[in-house]
Amino acid sequence: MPLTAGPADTLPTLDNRRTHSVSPLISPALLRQEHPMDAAIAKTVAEGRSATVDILNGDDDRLLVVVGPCSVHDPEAAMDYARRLAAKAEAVRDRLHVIMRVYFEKPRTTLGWKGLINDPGLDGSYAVNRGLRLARKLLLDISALGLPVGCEFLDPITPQFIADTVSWGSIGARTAASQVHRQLCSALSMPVGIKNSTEGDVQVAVDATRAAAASHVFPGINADGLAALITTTGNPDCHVILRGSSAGPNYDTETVRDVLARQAKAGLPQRVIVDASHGNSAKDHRRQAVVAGELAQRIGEGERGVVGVMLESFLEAGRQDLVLGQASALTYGQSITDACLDWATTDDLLTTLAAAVDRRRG
Ligand SMILES: O=C[C@H](O)[C@H](O)COP(=O)(O)O
Ligand SMILES: C=C(OP(=O)(O)O)C(=O)O
Repeated sequence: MPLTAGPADTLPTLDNRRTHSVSPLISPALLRQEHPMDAAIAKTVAEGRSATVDILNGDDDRLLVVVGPCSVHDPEAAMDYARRLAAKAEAVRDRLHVIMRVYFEKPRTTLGWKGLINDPGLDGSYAVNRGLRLARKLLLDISALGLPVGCEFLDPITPQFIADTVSWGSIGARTAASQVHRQLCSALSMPVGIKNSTEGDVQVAVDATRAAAASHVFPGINADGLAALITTTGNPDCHVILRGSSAGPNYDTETVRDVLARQAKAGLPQRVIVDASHGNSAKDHRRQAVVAGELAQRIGEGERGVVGVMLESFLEAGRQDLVLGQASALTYGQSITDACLDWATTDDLLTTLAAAVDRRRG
C-alpha cells in the first residue's frame, strides 16, 4: 500500500532521537576576550613556532624536544612542572628547543576520561565551558614563563579557542587517517606532527603530511562560534612522528630511513620526530629512558633524520587510575592516562640529549 503524506503534526520525530540535551557553548571570541594574549606571550608563541620550523627545515641544528605529561588533569601540578621545565629549557636552550606537552584532549581506544576540556571536574559532569577556560588560562600561564606549549588537536572546533597560544601541534595515531584532521592541519598556524597508526602504518602519516600541505575548503566555525566555510592555504610544516605500534617499536634506523625515503618519494621534506612513549615503550615509562638514551647515542654519532624527540613526563613516575568523582584521592603530580617519567629522570635525559647535540656538532 503506497504511503501518503499526512499533516506535519503527525510526522514522526526524525531528529535528535539520541540527543539527551543541547546546551550553550561559549564562543571562541568571548574566551579570547576573557583570557587575552599579550605581547610577551605572543613573542614566546611566535618564536616557539619559528624555531621549530627552522629545526624541521635543517636551518637550526638543535634538537626539538616535546616533553610533558600525557594529559593535564590538575592545572596546579602542570604549572609546578612547567616552572621546573622552563628553568631546564633555559639551561639547555643552545642545544635543545624544548616545548612542553600540554595535552587537554585524549583520544581513547574505547572509553575513558577524555581530558580536562571535556571533563574538568574529573567526575563525569562534563563542564566543557569551564574546561575551555582552564585550558586557555593554563596555556597562557605556561607560555608566560617563556616556555612554548604543544597540544594534540582532536575535536575540530577546539583550535578556535586555544590555537593562538600553541607553538607545536599534534595529530594522534587514531586520527592520522581522518580527512577532517588533515583539513584542520592545513589551517593550523603552527607546525604539526602527525603520528603513525596504532597498528604501525607509517605511510598514513606521510600521506597525512602531504594532504595537510594542500589547500582545502571545509565547514567549521568562526571566532564567534558561527558555522563558516573555511578555505585554507595548506601547512608546509607538518612532519611524521614515529610512535611505535601494537607490533612493537619503530624508532630503529631502518624504519627512520624508510620513512625519509617515503617522504622524498612524495616530494616532502625529510624529517622525523620519535615519540619515546606509546608503542616505542610498550607504555612502560622506564623504557622511555632507554629509547631516549639510544636516540642520544645515534644523534651524538651524527644522526640527522631524527629532528626531535617526544617524552611523556610528569612530577611523579608511572600512572594511577582515576575513579570518576574521586579526584581528591589522586597522588599529586602523577599521570591519570599513560605512565610518565618522573622529573628527576626527565632532567637527566634532557642533559643527555643536549650532550648528544654537542657531540654531533663535533
Ligand atoms: O596517550 C594517551 C593514550 O595512549 C591514548 O589516549 C589512548 O589511551 P587508551 O588506550 O588508554 O584509551
Ligand atoms: C594519544 C597520544 O598518542 P598516540 O596518538 O600516539 O596514541 C598522545 O601522545 O597523547
